Amino acid sequence: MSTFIIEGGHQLKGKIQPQGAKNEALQILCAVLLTAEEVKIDNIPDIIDVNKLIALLKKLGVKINKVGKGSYTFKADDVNLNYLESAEFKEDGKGLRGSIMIVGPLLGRFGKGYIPKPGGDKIGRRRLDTHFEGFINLGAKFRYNKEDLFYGVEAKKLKGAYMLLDEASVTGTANIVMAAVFAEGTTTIYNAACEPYLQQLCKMLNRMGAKISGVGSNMLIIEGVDELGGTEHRMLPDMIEIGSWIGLAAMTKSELTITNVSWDDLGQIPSVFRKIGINIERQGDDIHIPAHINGYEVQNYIDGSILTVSDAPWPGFTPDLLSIILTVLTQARGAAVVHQKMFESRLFFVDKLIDMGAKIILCDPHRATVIGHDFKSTLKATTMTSPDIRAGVSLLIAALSAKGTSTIHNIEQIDRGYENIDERLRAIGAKITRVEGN
Ligand SMILES: CC(=O)N[C@H]1[C@@H](OP(=O)(O)OP(=O)(O)OC[C@H]2O[C@@H](n3ccc(=O)[nH]c3=O)[C@H](O)[C@@H]2O)O[C@H](CO)[C@@H](O)[C@@H]1O
Ligand SMILES: C=C(OP(=O)(O)O)C(=O)O
Repeated sequence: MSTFIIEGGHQLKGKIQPQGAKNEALQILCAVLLTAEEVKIDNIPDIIDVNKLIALLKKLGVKINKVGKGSYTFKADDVNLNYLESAEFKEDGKGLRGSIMIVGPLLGRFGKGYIPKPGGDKIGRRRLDTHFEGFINLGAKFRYNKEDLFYGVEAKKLKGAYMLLDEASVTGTANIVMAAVFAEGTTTIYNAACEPYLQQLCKMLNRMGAKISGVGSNMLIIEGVDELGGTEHRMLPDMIEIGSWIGLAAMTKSELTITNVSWDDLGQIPSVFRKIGINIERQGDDIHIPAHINGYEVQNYIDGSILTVSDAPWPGFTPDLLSIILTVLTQARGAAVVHQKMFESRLFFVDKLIDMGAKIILCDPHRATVIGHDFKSTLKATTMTSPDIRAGVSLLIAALSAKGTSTIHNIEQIDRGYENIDERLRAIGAKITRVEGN
């Protein structure tokens, strides 16, 4: 378990370039299994989850070449399906959430897909019903071994079908789309997730020869094809990282420029940060955050009632930024409610913020009321453990704004999703040191 030592209370300054998107990378990497031809992917983030998935693809027999920083070629022309039956796969598959998305491509192309209960953040129930109901709708036979939590689907030939998803699951939609590209006839997926990363996946599949329409909407129509070819693809910048740097700038009263953010793919993110009082300036495709020397003030609703920030499937606000919003609110002028609708264990990290002196009432597992200090009182440095990726980064931001030296243990949780974070933060003036393996 490695640790960050953070000396807080310093203003930062400079430019920061967001990494390629973690959650897009996990979808796109699984899609290389859909063709025997070469696929080149650029802007792949160098983070634990992505590297685990690349290692898993390698064990599946995919030929992988690193051709530059963040650039790889993949060729799945000799896939080793025996690996799926091995004890090794049962361990490897558990290591991350994104591994679930190998099932759709394998089922579509080879007629069978297996996966142990995937890992990822421990942030509440993370069911997989939407994925498997989708495959069953396409004609697959489903089995689940309760003893070793192992899922499997098989089908000689998938058949296109109409389906209304029980929820707009992000990885579920990606998985079903990747299976349906090879189904006979037409598949209609209604209540599909439609966030930019899924749009990127569908656009990539269409470049490979798939026939997917409705991209960007919640109704995807897929005409099955017999095979797909190679392509090149570049990952979007990571919108959750972008939101994290916005929060960091505000809480440390720093002037930061976040470069090449792909503004048009940020959805509600700029407007939600503006609602909590943060000044976000658009400069071309960059975000400029001026130093908030006089703090930031939460906007009430038009009728004067208190702001609630909540998550919803895209184009709603992403749940992955609520922990950061909550942390930034601890120094705002005013109060707000944070309502985490999707996950029931994601707000427990507020205990740590309360230890640091933040005024928060956890009303129930989904809702917290935050009363900001308006920097009249700074947070106090402390020792903490990162429970999940976004809570980890939130605590890191809190520590950078706090007075004194904080320690964050279990930073592997942060490294799952943020590339080289300590070095990049040092480049803009943060006092942060990594202590390996204690
Ligand atoms: C690897 C990856 O891409 N992970 C992301 C993906 O996870 P993932 O695809 O696992 O998340 P899902 O979209 O399936 O669902 C997330 C949670 O929201 C609930 N839910 C979902 C849809 C809905 O309409 N109503 C609803 O309540 C689900 O029950 C679940 O508890 O999407 C989540 C939701 O944006 C993000 O937090 C994760 O970072
Ligand atoms: C919840 C997240 O990741 P995962 O789905 O990989 O656990 C996240 O990226 O915030």
